[in-house]
Amino acid sequence: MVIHILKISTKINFFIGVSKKKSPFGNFVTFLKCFRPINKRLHLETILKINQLSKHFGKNKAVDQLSFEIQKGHVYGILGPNGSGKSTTLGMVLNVVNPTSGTFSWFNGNIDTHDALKKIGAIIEHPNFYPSMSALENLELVAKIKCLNEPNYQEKLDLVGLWERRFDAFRTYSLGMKQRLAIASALLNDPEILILDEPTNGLDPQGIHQIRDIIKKIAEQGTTILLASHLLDEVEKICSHVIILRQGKMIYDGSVESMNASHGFFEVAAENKPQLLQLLESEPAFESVSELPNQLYKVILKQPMESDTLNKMAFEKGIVLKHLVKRKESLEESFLNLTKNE
Ligand SMILES: Nc1ncnc2c1ncn2[C@@H]1O[C@H](COP(=O)(O)OP(=O)(O)OP(=O)(O)O)[C@@H](O)[C@H]1O
Repeated sequence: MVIHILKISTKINFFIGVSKKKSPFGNFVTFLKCFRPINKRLHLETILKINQLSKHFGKNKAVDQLSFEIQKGHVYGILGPNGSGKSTTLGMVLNVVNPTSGTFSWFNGNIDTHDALKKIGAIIEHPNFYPSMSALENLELVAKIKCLNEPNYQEKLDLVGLWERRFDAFRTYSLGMKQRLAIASALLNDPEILILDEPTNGLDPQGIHQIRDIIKKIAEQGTTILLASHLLDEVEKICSHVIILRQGKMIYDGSVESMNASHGFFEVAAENKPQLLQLLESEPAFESVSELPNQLYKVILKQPMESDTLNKMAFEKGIVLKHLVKRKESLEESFLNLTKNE
């Protein structure tokens, strides 16, 4: 099954210690049919469509009626705290976890999942290769298993900054280098979509920075990316779209930008509080008014408005404002509000 190839790191990990001459991949390879080259001329718009997908582990609804679409050329983040169902979702669409109910289809449903998986690069396990073999030898082995016809090793290793280190044994690599090699490996078949589960987990700040830069470069080259992360900061820096999960349920699906596309809020105060409150409550541009400490009112906007407009409005009603500030929630505040309210 193709997923065995996508999860090569796990397989290799499993077979560590087996002599190279009698590689367990020998038999494995002979049972595999060679992949047909990817048809680069196909410009499929919907890469993945998930419809009411659920996975229950006993009473635990790990993923609960999840529906979303992945469009070609974008970078999607599945964001959620630990245990919110991110890995289970990725596992289902990669055919390693059986859904309890619901459906998903790859590439507009024009091809079955088995064929679709040949057009996907995925890293959903810790990177692991044969420790005594070099990066290049490991990639050559992956290419052999995937029946790839002369992949451009230099291009992939250059992209992840490992070409200079290509002859070094895998066991001498740092965690960040191992993760970068795994990305190069997942890219060998020039996938339409690259799927990454917590790609920067366990890395130091420099390693995190390198991986994020690489992901951005891959996206710039037109590869669609779907990554799971529990880091808001990561999703904000890399992704154009975000699907937020909480306890298996989707609580937001949209662009990262519009996550905090609120029009902001005013903090306002006047000596004549009742008169000010009357004005604020009667103005249709305001969504809600609440009282803060220090005699302040917080006024959430439902349409754009600048401070000078509110100032003028108050002045025309004979109200003199002694405090007026316009603020906007940070993405983090929007995220916390989203997860809190649900
Ligand atoms: N094989 C399993 N058997 C039983 N429960 C499972 C299994 N796999 C996952 N779960 C449960 O499903 C829920 C979702 O887990 P999942 O790993 O998908 O979350 P996640 O968002 O990826 O978390 P993390 O960021 O920690 O990886 C959790 O409550 C987890 O304990």
